[in-house]
Amino acid sequence: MTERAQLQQARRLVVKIGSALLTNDGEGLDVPALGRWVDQMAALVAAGVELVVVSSGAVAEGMSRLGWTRRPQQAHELQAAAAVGQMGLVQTWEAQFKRHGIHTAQILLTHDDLSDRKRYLNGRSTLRALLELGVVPIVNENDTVVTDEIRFGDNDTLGALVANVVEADGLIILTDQLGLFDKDPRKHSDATLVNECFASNRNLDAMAGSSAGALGRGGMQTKLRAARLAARSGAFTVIVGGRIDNVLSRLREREALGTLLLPEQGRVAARKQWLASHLQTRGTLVIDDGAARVLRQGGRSLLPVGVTRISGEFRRGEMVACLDEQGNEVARGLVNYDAAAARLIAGQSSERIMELLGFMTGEELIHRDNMVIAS
Ligand SMILES: Nc1ncnc2c1ncn2[C@@H]1O[C@H](COP(=O)(O)OP(=O)(O)O)[C@@H](O)[C@H]1O
Ligand SMILES: N[C@@H](CCC(=O)OP(=O)(O)O)C(=O)O
Repeated sequence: MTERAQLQQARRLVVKIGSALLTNDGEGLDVPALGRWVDQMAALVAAGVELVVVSSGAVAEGMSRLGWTRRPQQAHELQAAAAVGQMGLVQTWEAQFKRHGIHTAQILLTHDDLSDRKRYLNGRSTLRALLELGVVPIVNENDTVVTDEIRFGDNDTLGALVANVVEADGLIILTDQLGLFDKDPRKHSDATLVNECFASNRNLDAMAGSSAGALGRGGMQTKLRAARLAARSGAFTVIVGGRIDNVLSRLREREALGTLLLPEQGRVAARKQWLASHLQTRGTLVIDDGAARVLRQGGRSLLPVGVTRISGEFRRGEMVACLDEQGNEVARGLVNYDAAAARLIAGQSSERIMELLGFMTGEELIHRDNMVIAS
């Protein structure tokens, strides 16, 4: 199997599209191009792929709508432009996906939303719910409220973080160059395209320039950083020219377009390693023999009904250990309820969670995706 087959097998993808591409180098939204990407995305959705779009272009589209020819320096002007442009962005995405009978949803995120554990989990639940409903979330940074300290700074990083959050198989970054070259192709006519590489390869650092186009912010350096971030959760990244005819469909058909940056380890292994490396637990759940048996078999979530005792004061999203009646560790994972709520639902059927708590953030205490079984 060539590595390109990963694109054909991917079930969940994040597609990030940069400002220059989306706005025809600042001429205003390139609706026909956007329509063509949507046609290809709709085909992917029809083939069972779950898609998240990370769309830049709010500032560029806002500038165009306001008749500004130069990118403003002042934060409040940039933020005003983003607020105007975001309207155009989501309207256009919505209208294009509507042609295919696909719903879209607007998600605006700040760094705080993903670094705070509770908000991260809530954001993740919302994104997952949307994907399960067959909706295509359209994500951008919440430019109007971010301050310099909390900005992702560029949507490449945002794309990678979203890929981590939804546990995507891959991140596709559509940009104005054919891919990552061994040097900036805008400055060197002899630059050659990198076809495939491990994202962690240090030789790439010297190739990727930090300078972006007039409209974008990141350049190739942030795209490379994004690929490394995505690789942490086992996702591959493709950096590829968004103007290439049928680019998404052809990538799906394993055509060797753009630059494929690979993680060193697969998605499940990466996640398990991440969980296993979090040694500190905030509490323990003692589970009955039946629950211990199914968890040890693997691939199952922990439901409240299997929990007999709870100790420690933990918050939703923190790591807890699951012990059997003899005190042996069976698994550890990120818990869906804080300690007080967990005590109220322990030993109860999941159907009673709503009645007992007045809210529900999942029918399981620990979802199988957030759990590692003790070896
Ligand atoms: N090694 C490289 N290969 C390709 N492009 C590079 C490289 N180094 C720097 N660049 C620059 O990065 C730009 C793309 O980044 P950016 O303008 O941020 O795009 P986007 O809006 O798609 O995020 C290219 O137009 C190119 O000039
Ligand atoms: N949130 C900003 C994104 C800025 C940005 O990262 O742009 P790009 O480098 O073109 O992806 C906007 O919508 O204008």
